[in-house]
Amino acid sequence: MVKNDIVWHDHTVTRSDREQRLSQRGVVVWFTGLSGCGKSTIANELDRQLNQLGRATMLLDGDNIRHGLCAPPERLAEEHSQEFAARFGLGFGETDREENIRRIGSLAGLMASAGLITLTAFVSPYRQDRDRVRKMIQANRAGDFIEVFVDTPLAICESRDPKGLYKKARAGLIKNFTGISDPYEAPLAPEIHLDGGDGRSPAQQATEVLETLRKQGVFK
Ligand SMILES: Nc1ncnc2c1ncn2[C@@H]1O[C@H](COP(=O)(O)OS(=O)(=O)O)[C@@H](OP(=O)(O)O)[C@H]1O
Ligand SMILES: Nc1ncnc2c1ncn2[C@@H]1O[C@H](COP(=O)(O)OP(=O)(O)O)[C@@H](O)[C@H]1O
Repeated sequence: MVKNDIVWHDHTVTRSDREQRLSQRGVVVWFTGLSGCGKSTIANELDRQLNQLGRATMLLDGDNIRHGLCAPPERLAEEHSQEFAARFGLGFGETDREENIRRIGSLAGLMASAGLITLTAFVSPYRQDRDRVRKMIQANRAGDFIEVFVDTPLAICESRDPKGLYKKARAGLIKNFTGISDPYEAPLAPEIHLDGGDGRSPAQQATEVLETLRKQGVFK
């Protein structure tokens, strides 16, 4: 235990109160995989399917979160000093990704404690970063971190290239690009392993995740 003057404060409305009201368990469903593997599309479709069933959810997505909570230095410099932007802005180096995943993991944990089925879609290429989030979430309750590996071969991701980033990375215009000039450490034991190149639609893959959540008692 780190010694400091910050003390945890318990609230009157408990997590259990919130979950009972929503008739569901607050969990974190963590999508991971290469850029272009289908994380956002499948997570977005899962969000739609869960909402259609009346479930309370939140979707945290890499590109969106990097507009605010985890903005790059150039964006922060529009409103803050250069020193502030350099200190708190995040890029794609290994330590910046570590902090990105730490912030998102903390946020996802808070949302799960509000009883929400919290879906996250981040490349999150480093096993240690994902496992830290897993440990933090599971410390509160086992089974609340559900890792979904969207396992799409690099060649398929690169052929999709919806944002033209692989092309730029191959041309050396983007540094530290996952799968090209930076590593991707595949999960060793994900709760759900989707084969992104199996020809199924994102909707079918989302339904597989939804049925697993139902079987695990996240909702009835
Ligand atoms: N260097 C590099 N490597 C990987 N991805 C890059 C990079 N530069 C920009 N992008 C775009 O940013 C999205 C990944 O952001 P994440 O926050 O998910 O990344 S990470 O989890 O911190 O690794 C990622 O989004 P997705 O394509 O949706 O995965 C890319 O669009
Ligand atoms: N199961 C799938 N089958 C075919 N194409 C897919 C599938 N999932 C995603 N795609 C397509 O792949 C591209 C990249 O998907 P996206 O969800 O943006 O990936 P990521 O969030 O992992 O970067 C999109 O054009 C999307 O329509």
